[in-house]
Amino acid sequence: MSKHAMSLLPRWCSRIFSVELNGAPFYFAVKEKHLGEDVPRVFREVQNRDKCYSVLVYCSRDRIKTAKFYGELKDKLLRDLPPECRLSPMSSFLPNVRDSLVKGYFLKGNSDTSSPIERLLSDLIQHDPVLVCSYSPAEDGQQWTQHMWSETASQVMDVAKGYYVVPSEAPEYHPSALNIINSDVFYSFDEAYDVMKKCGDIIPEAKAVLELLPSRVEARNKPDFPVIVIEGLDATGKTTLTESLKDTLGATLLPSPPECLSPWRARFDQEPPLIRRAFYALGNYITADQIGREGMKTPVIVDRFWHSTAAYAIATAVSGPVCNLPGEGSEVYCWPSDLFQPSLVVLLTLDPEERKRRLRNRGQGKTDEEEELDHNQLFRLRVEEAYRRISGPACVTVDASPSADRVLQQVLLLIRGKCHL
Ligand SMILES: Nc1ncnc2c1ncn2[C@@H]1O[C@H](COP(=O)(O)OP(=O)(O)O)[C@@H](O)[C@H]1O
Ligand SMILES: Nc1ccn([C@@H]2O[C@H](COP(=O)(O)OP(=O)(O)O)[C@@H](O)[C@H]2O)c(=O)n1
Repeated sequence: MSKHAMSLLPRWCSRIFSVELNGAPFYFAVKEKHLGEDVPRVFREVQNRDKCYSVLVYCSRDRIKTAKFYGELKDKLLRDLPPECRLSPMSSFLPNVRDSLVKGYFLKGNSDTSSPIERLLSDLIQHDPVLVCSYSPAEDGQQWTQHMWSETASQVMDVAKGYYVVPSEAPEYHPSALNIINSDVFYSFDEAYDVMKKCGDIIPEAKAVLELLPSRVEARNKPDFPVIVIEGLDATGKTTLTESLKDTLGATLLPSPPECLSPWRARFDQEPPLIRRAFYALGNYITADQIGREGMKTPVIVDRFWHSTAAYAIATAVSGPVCNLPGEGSEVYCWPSDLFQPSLVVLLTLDPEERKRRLRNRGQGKTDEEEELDHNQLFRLRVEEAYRRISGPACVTVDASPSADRVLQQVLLLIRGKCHL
């Protein structure tokens, strides 16, 4: 048996497995004995001649390699599997144990596709850091069993008997929440820097990004002037408002990510979350450095900052309804202790229909994530709720549906109340 498999096995029966179908997680567990439990939902609709498989990716010490491999594995499976084979994201975790999440894919095939699928998986298990299991109906046809594949025989293991798959309760939080800290959201410059530095060997652009970073991140002297961050989903009116605030207050306007990172943004948007989020996190530190300088001369208005980085990352990491987000007050919503704290953060909110209307009128291209906001109402709700839960500083919500001038006046009132301008 592979040494990878050994490392997962000791707590095999404590693990929960989660398969994402149409954006919602379905859970099951494995047991040595069957006590008459139901067949888990993921297997209930599967026909008796169907066969299912899971491919879980081991987390090696090299997180960058694991993250890259997970993305590449999906491309490979989509390319090489028979088109009838259904592929769904899958994970396995120990409930409430941080960093216990192992990610992978769940495959559903039928008797016609099982040979090509099994050939592909046999090849994978021999060359890549994966744990493969197959699922088939037990002899009585009533239950389903899970068989772990051995690395050497590249076939279903005969030394270990199959485990029964049984339904499992949904855990308190979405399993991805267990791995958010320092994988999706970075809470210090050093953590994000470390990821970017390790990317240097495989992504040449990472070296260029490292060269743009401030040499020191310790808080400079507090800026003399107020620093106001404007947050909100795409097309809520941030650009319109930040331009007006700049003119009205004689302020300096800074975007995050900063302009110096623009040439590299599209490149990092293609990378897996670990790398992509480290890029945006570092962008905030560059902006913070600029704030430190400009804030000694004028008020500073910042178009997106840490709230955007964390809220989009958290909302993407978990799926399903808002209740799947880490609970209010969770440490995932904390502000990084080494990142500059603005005087005020304003969150612009807008009715979804009005936001769509504004998007149409503006008629620009959108990032995949912004595209997703349109199609996936749950994702939009998760981003908005994550924005609201971030603290230190928390954001003040402003309804962005009135005219641009009314919104400006409303925000000026807030600034004058809070920042003595
Ligand atoms: N208060 C407002 N009322 C009506 N339309 C607005 C308002 N604020 C902005 N817009 C329009 O909505 C679109 C999106 O605004 P923009 O400032 O570009 O948003 P963001 O920077 O948040 O993506 C633009 O076409 C802009 O002219
Ligand atoms: N400070 C920031 C700013 C943007 N972002 C990311 O950038 C995306 C939005 O940027 P954008 O340029 O499309 O936003 P708009 O200028 O269109 O409002 C979000 O999906 C975030 O993932 C971030 O992570 N941190």
